Amino acid sequence: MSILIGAREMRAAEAAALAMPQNGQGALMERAGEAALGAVMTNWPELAGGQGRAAVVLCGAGNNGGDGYVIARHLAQAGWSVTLCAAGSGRSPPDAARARAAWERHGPVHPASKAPDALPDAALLVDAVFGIGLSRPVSGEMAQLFERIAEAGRADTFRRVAVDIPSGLDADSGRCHGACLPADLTVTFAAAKPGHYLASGPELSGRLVVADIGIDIGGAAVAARLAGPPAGLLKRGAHKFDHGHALVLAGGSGRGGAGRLAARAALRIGAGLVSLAPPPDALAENAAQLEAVMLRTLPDAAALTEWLAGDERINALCLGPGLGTDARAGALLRAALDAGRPTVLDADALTLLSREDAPFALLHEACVLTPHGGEFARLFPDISRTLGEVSAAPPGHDKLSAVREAAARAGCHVLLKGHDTVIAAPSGETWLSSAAYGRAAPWLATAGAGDVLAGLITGLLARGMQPLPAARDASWMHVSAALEFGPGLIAEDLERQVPAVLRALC
Ligand SMILES: NC(=O)C1=CN([C@@H]2O[C@H](COP(=O)(O)OP(=O)(O)OC[C@H]3O[C@@H](n4cnc5c(N)ncnc54)[C@H](OP(=O)(O)O)[C@@H]3O)[C@@H](O)[C@H]2O)[C@@H](O)CC1
Ligand SMILES: Nc1ncnc2c1ncn2[C@@H]1O[C@H](COP(=O)(O)OP(=O)(O)O)[C@@H](O)[C@H]1O
Ligand SMILES: [K+]
Repeated sequence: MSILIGAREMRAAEAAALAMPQNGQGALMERAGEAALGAVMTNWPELAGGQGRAAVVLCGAGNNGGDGYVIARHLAQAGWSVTLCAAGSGRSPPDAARARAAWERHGPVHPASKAPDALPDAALLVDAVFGIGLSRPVSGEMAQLFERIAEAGRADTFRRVAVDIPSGLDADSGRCHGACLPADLTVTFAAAKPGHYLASGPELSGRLVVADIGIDIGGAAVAARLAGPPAGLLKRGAHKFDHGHALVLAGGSGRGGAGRLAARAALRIGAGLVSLAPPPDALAENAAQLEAVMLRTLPDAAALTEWLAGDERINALCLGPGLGTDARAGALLRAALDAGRPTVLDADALTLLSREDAPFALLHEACVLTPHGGEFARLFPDISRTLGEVSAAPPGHDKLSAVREAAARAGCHVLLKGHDTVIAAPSGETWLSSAAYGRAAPWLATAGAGDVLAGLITGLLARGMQPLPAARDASWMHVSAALEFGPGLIAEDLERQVPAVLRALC
């Protein structure tokens, strides 16, 4: 299982590692530099044996710069022509100063302003300016330098490797602080940082390699866990009723598509039975389009209360996709929440909830809210504003903290969508379901994809999963289904990929 560790925790783990005899005298930094260079050569085998090739190594004054001096020394020893430029001033920590002194036996240290002129002849740029020690926005001459280098990089003549994290990227929020150096490859140490996955992190990091350099992170607090392939989703024996009965509440005639997408997804992911409940005027429309999904009209909230009271087997509800925001929908929302069963609230249900005077008093712990950014802003305006701000000093306001705060406030589970979907429980447990790096699926951002996700979560709730794993595993399945189909995907295609994704989990 992959974990994400924030900057503060990582610095504490590094400090503890440094105190151990095997890591002293710059040994840890030596391993960091060697690991980064090893990843470069593995990723770009054409650069191995660089006799006669040129590299530009840009080093900051801190330990990230120290890693850069180690890399420069090894490149020079391998026959590379290295232009080493020092960016930033200030007293270097002891290991970085030692690494610089070792480099100075191989070559000179140039001012940072020389870097752009050396780039046209270079095959490799090593960004070792700032790592997890970024403490304020990049500004002034440094920002101008970053912009010139980023511009040169767009010409794509040299490979760009970032040591630990692209300089200027906040390791906690994934936001660019002032100015950033984009990379094609980022080599980080011990564990990925939230900033590699959140917001602009994936785009700026290029490819991501996590190198083990002997830092023990066993005791470090985890910022979030990365969702991976679910275990135990395949059905084993049993009757259909043992896999639960999901109920999707649908809206009126002409807007039934979203509810049908959710209902079919719930069935595909393995709910034993799925019922769709539109108002009477939408019966014919839905009957014409559904087969395995059962249909039952629901004129009003009283009918829902009566149905649920008489049928304990309905064990998961989904409200929102195509539900509408009229009086019937508002009353259904309250009646559904009163029933206290596992419930997914999406789309229109979130809009209805945000119109309530005390929305969170209506919710219970088995609810899962699945907002996109706009819906999140309506429900949690103050938290959402902090997400949009770039704070004066890192740590920036990050999506993990924002969703955790929202879940605590709402007293239920919250899933905030995006390529960096974050899921948090009221207990504070937080997962990140990523659609980046090897799982990038930008074509998933298509109308109706969110309705399918709501249905997948509902289906897993019906199968008896707890809300947090249900939301996490559904998100992973959702991205996997999109990857299975590829570009050109429309929402209707998603549930049809679920069987292939399930088969691959065998
Ligand atoms: N500890 C270890 O043993 C190991 C650490 N390792 C490596 O160390 C990295 C962390 O090192 P770190 O803590 O020294 O911080 P780092 O990222 O170099 O930045 C600090 C420097 O940047 C400066 N600065 C910051 N923001 C700035 C701004 N906006 N604009 C201008 N300047 C700014 C800041 O200046 P100051 O704030 O002090 O004025 C200071 O000089 C980590 O990412 C990993 O690569 C590995 O070798 C494994 C072993
Ligand atoms: N860049 C992206 N890469 C992958 N998935 C994305 C990206 N942007 C959005 N998504 C996903 O697309 C879905 C869109 O859902 P939503 O915004 O609710 O749309 P709709 O209401 O039309 O269904 C969400 O599951 C979200 O996580
Ligand atoms: K860096």
